[in-house]
Amino acid sequence: MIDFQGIIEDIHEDLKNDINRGLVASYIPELFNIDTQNFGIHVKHINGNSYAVGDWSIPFSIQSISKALSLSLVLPIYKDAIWERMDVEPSGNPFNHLSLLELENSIPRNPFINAGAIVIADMMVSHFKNPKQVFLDYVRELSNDQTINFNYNVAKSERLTGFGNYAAANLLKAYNNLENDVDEVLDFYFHQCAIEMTCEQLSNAFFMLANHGKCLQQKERLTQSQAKRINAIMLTCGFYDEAGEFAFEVGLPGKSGVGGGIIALLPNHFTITTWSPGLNEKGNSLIGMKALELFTTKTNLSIF
Ligand SMILES: NC(=O)CC[C@H](N)C(=O)O
Repeated sequence: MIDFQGIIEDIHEDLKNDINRGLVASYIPELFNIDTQNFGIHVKHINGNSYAVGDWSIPFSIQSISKALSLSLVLPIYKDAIWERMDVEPSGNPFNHLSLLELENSIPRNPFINAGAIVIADMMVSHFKNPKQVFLDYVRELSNDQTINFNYNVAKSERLTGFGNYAAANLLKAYNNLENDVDEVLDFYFHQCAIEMTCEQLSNAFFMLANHGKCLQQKERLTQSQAKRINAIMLTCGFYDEAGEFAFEVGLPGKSGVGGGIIALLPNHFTITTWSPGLNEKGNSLIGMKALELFTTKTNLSIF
């Protein structure tokens, strides 16, 4: 039996005083004041056991991690129709890049770059009367925790400064890949990114992707095949132009966010969430990536 608790404690000890912590995402003003010393790890084992160390119980902005959850919500509704409006190829570009969008007739490369996530947000707005509440309820149910909420200041901060996302949404609209109003879709998108969760809540919410589609309460949320597909997209596209590096270093499907969180998982084994707000130049948590590399090396558990 692997000593998960001992391993994550060793990793935390090794990295907690690392002076090279990266920079917080200053392009969203509300995220700028988060202390880069925060560092937490939480592991949820498939057998129900939990292991945690450091700042695992402090809520943080999940940002782009939400893109995997919105895809999980929409996939059972829209099924293969999703792939008529976006692709499943790694973009090799930063998450907010726009050039490929114009070159490729406004078909985003994948659901995890901003343009793709905005198309998913458009599907949410088309399908639900109150998409924000539906999404929040979904995340609360998956995590089995009703305390999860939006940080309205973060959502507002992005609405006031998210010019790149407005550009992406307008481009999508110009090429007929957005059904709804740009403002309405982005209002939903900024809120989904502005949900705050702890490492524990994220490990629990993503449990279904390690458990062939069945959530913590063993209810089927996704078919086995849908869970497989989302994991595949997380592996190939979850870290934008650093997806290759993440597969190389860590070897797990995962998803990062500019709030400094990373969720990764090994089907049939565990989900793991790390939080350290300092980012590398690709917008992924610097210490989080190091911690996950050490975790899969020390446990010998990865998909490869
Ligand atoms: N990579 C991220 O976490 C980016 C999400 C952020 N809300 C944005 O749209 O820019």
